[in-house]
Parts: sequence; structure tokens; C-alpha cells
Amino acid sequence: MARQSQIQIFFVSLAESAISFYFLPRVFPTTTLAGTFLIFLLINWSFYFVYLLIIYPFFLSPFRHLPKPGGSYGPIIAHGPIMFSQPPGSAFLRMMKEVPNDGIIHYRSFFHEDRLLLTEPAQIGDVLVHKSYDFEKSPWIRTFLRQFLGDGLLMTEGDEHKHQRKQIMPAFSFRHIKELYPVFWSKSVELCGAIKAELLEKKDGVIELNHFSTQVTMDIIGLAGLGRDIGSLRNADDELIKNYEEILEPTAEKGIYFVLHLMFPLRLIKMLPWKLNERVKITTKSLKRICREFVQEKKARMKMQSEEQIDILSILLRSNAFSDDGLVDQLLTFLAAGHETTSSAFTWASHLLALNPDVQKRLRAEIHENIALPRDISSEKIDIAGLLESLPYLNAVCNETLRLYPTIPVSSRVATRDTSICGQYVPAGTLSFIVPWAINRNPRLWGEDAEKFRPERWIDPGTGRANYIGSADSNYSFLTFLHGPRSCIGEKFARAELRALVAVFCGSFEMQMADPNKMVKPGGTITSKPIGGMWLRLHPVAW
Ligand code: HEM
Repeated sequence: MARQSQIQIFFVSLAESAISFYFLPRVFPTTTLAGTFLIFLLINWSFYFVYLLIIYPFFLSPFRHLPKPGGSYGPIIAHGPIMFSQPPGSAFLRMMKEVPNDGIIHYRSFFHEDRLLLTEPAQIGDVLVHKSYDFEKSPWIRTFLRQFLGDGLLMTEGDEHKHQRKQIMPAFSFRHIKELYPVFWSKSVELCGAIKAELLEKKDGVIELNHFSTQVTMDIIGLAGLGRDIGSLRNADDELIKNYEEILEPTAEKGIYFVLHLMFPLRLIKMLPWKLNERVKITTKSLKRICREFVQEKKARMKMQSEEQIDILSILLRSNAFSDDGLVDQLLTFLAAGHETTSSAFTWASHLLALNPDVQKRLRAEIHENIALPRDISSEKIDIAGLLESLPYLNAVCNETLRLYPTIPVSSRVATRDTSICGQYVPAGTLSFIVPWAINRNPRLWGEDAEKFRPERWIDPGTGRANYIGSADSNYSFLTFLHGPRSCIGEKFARAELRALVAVFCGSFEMQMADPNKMVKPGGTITSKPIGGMWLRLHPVAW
């Protein structure tokens, strides 16, 4: 319920009770001023609820004629639980399959609040690209994430966002990513070395990959983002890793914590005697301190060294566009957005390969055929970018993984002013859902086998080369990085990193699920991680 309306009701009730009490004493002869106020509050609330739950949604809402799902849980709950479905985004996919529509499905959330689900490329393009500054991230999500990310690129809106994005963009250009490939490659080789060392200590060949994956992607963002080898693969107790693992580990308690942030003001949640509040405070404080130290260290090193550094922080420092606090916020953003996302994509790639031995075999053959020895290509002056980007099956496997397991499965936007989506009037404040999990798996856009892992859809049958649209008709059928001015700035970085990780890992190990009968489920609040980790049985292969 809108907080603003509650405040209005409070003051209107106050005015009505004062007028009645002082000017119409015969109407309420036996009550006190407080009693009269309570009576008016109750009457006004009742009218407000009838308006909110019945009159507005069924007779006034501009969306009342749009197609809707069935099976509402009544006016208070309505279809609200949809957004908590597991895996995240799966209920939206069901809705897309079941409700015939022309690009927008309307459903009612808690207290019959209007929600839109965008289902077709034209509507998605309108919100993400053509009118992107009419729509912002929802304030609840921003309040929740700002605790961990400060006011970095991910959290800002409007002109401030345009300014920051322009300053940061050069650090993510293709030329710059090409220079970073040797970092991605050598860290992937180091990862496989660390896994081999752990396998030597184990008889059953079983390891939990997600932990390794978080370590290697943290090391990569450390080197590529800060020019500093965090070395978490060598030091499993690294403070940075421990903090992020604590924050991001999917648990039911954290799910409830996140949901409460969507429903109640931050200040109220912070007042609760909840241990998680204390842990969030401690971990975020520690992350900020570490980032502040990174910035100071980097500034001191840049003064001493004349050689130009290629990491993201050096580029931001050279731009002179950010204060020290601003840089800390950007670092918090890059560390969080830049490691957990690719880590999750890599973990899901290994899962899909473990479930599909034929794909795994074909990919390994392509890698071994084109890359004689993994260590050689980081030491020789080889164009790793050119080599990896030219391998069709490697690119197809990565694209298909990113399609089936988008790390951010659900995103949303709030209209900041009265606007429209493909001609449908949308009043300010309306929340629209853009759901990569559902769009990427929608049979209308990807065909009947949309939910199958089929890397071949990313290979042109005529030329045998990788294509960049899959078998879909539109760019907007693939939403893993979204599109437009608020799309993922790290997309090229992430794709390059994933190529290197998958190539070295699949080239080095044969993989199976440790327990082939156990379903691995995605969970998590903002990003999607395997619940309980990713347990694989690995056999090193000759390379
Ligand atoms: C597989 C890996 C990745 C995926 C799937 C991914 C996905 C996304 C998505 C969906 C968004 C938009 C979120 C929204 O607006 O709701 C986003 C934004 C962003 N991502 Fe990524 N990301 C990945 C890797 C990275 C990496 C490696 C970096 C940095 C090194 C990064 C940095 C960012 C930043 C800074 C934004 C905010 C951009 C803006 O608002 O202008 N991401 N990412």
C-alpha cells in the first residue's frame, strides 16, 4: 500500500475529527477527540480499502482490459507470491506459456496493485531502449542493494547515471577487454591447477565447484579491475571472498530478509533484533574498508610507476571524474557485479556439460584441436581473444548456458512518469517485470525445445560459424545482459572470462554430476546460484 496514501488518510482523518469534535459536538456527544479521530480513521481506511481492492482495479485501472492469469488468492494476496517462485522467474515463464497475450500480461500483486509482465521483443525494447529513462530500477531493490554497493553505476539513475556510464565505458571497450584476455586465461589455468591439487587429496574425485568458481572470478576481477592479485585461489580464507560468500550464499533466512525489504521501510527492518542485520552491518563495513585500502594503495602505486596500468581502477583514476568515496562505490559495484555473476554462469556451464557428455566430448575435441597446451598460450604472444572468439562450439556452449541460466533471472522497472509501452498507457509508479529466465526460455521465441540445452542453435548450419542471435528472431529474445543504456556494462568482460574458464576447465577435466539422481536447483535473491553448491566428479584428462 502506498505510504503516501497512508499519510494522507492520517491527516484527512485528523482534520475531519477536529471539525466534528469542535463544530459538530452533537454528532459525537460521548467521545473524546482521540475517539473521534479513531472513528474517522476507520471509516476513511474502509473507503480506501474498497477503492484500492475493488473500485480502482476493476473499474479504473488502465490495465483492466489486458490479459491476466487465473487463480488469484483473493484481494489481499492476489498473485503476489508469483515473484517469490523458485527457481526465480519460473512462475513468470508459466504465465507466458499459459496466458495468450500481445506482449503485456497484467496481474495483480498484494492489495491488488497493478503489475505488468513484458513478454514480447517490441514491449521489452520500448522499456529498455527507446524509453529507458522513463523507467528506473524499483526503489525497494535500490534501497536493498545500496547497503552493499553504495552509489556506484548500478544504483544511480538519470543524469548522474549517464555521466558515470560515459566515464566508465572506456574501461569496458573491446580493445581493453582484448588486453585482459591473458589475465582470464592464466587465472583459468591456475584454477585447474588448484582443483587438481585438491583432487590429489581425495579418493572419490568429487569437488564442490562453486566455491572454486567464486575464488577464480574474484581473482580475475582483482587483477583486471584493480591491478592486484587477491590470490584467493591460494588463500581460501581471503577476507573478501568470505564476506561475499556470506552475503550471497542462498538461504531461506536471506530470502525472507530480502522480501521484507520489498514490503517495509529499511529503517524499520534495521530496528529488528535480527542477527542478520548485525552481520550485514559487519560485512558491508569490512567490504568498504577493503575497497578504501585498494583505492589508497592504487593511488600511491600510480604515483611511483610510470608504466600505464590497464586495470579498470587505473582507468577511472586517470579520468579524474570520481572522488575517493565515489571510487569506493564503483569498486564495491564491480567486485560484486563482476565476480558472482560470471562465477554463477561458469558453475552452470559445468553443470550442463556434466549432464551432456556428448556436448562435453565435442567441446573438448574442439579445444584440444585448436590449443596445443594451455600454458603455452598465456606465455607466447598469441591473440587469445581472436582464437577463443573463433571457436564456434565453445561460443555456442557459453551462449546456451547464459541463455538457460541468466545470472540475474528477474529484473523490474518502475515508470518514473506517465508514459506508454507500445501504445499502452502506463501511469507513473507502475512496476513492470522484465524476466530474463522466462524470456530466454519462452517457446514462442525459441521454439518447442526452448528449455533444452542445445548449443547447436548458436551455430549457423550453412557456414558452421557461431551466430549471435541463437535460433531466435530478435535480439530481445536473449535478455541475460538486458539491452540499452542500463544493460550490463561488463558483458564483453564476462563473455571473454567465461570463454577462457570453460575452455581451460573442459580441456582439463571430464566431468559428471557427483550424484546423478540429485536435482540441482537454482536459488538466491538477486543472482541465481545452485542451492547446496555444485558437486562434480572430475577426472583429469591428458592435454
Ligand atoms: C555472466 C555475467 C554477467 C551477467 C549475467 C550480468 C548481468 C547484468 C544485468 C542483467 C545487468 C542489469 C541489471 C538491471 O538493470 O536490472 C547488469 C548490470 C551491470 N553489470 Fe553485469 N553481468 C555480468 C557480469 C558483469 C561483470 C563481469 C561486470 C564488471 C566487471 C558487470 C558489471 C555490471 C555493472 C556495473 C552494471 C550496471 C550497469 C548500469 O546500470 O549502467 N557485470 N549486469
